Amino acid sequence: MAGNKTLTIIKPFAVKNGKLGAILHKIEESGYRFAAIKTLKLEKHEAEEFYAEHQGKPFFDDLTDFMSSGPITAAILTKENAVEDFRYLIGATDPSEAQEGTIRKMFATSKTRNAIHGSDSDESADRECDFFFSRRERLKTDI
Ligand SMILES: Nc1ncnc2c1ncn2[C@@H]1O[C@H](COP(=O)(O)OP(=O)(O)OP(=O)(O)O)[C@@H](O)[C@H]1O
Repeated sequence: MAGNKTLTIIKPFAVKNGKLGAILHKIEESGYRFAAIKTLKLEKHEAEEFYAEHQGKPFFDDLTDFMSSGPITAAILTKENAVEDFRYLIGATDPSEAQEGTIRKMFATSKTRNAIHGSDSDESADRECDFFFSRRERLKTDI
């Protein structure tokens, strides 16, 4: 059975340009609830760890430079079928391919500056929630 949580990151640029509130509002009105949320800045080596599966790809350095370039907001979201539904809500990785009404269509400016991340599986969601939130923070939210 599909899990009821996913991990999102509102990426640099979207946060810097004052789009955080609008994106969080869109997420909430789409039926997600915020179980935990924090704003922080990743070190380059932390961005490399988070995106380790892409190590060696041509865009890896640009991606991890970008993800460590400024504040991000990470959140644990809950809803039934959270991972799959959230991937649909955020839209395609490349905003020029994203459908109308998706968060990337509305807020992304390029394939790198694509505004938002969503876990791609329940296993990734578990790993990513552990990456950003301590056991104590997660226990407090009953997740
Ligand atoms: N071909 C590419 N050229 C440039 N950047 C890319 C490319 N493929 C992926 N990326 C960047 O790497 C990130 C991670 O890639 P991934 O394939 O996991 O896409 P995603 O799951 O849609 O994005 P995210 O993991 O950020 O939610 C993308 O968000 C994008 O910014």
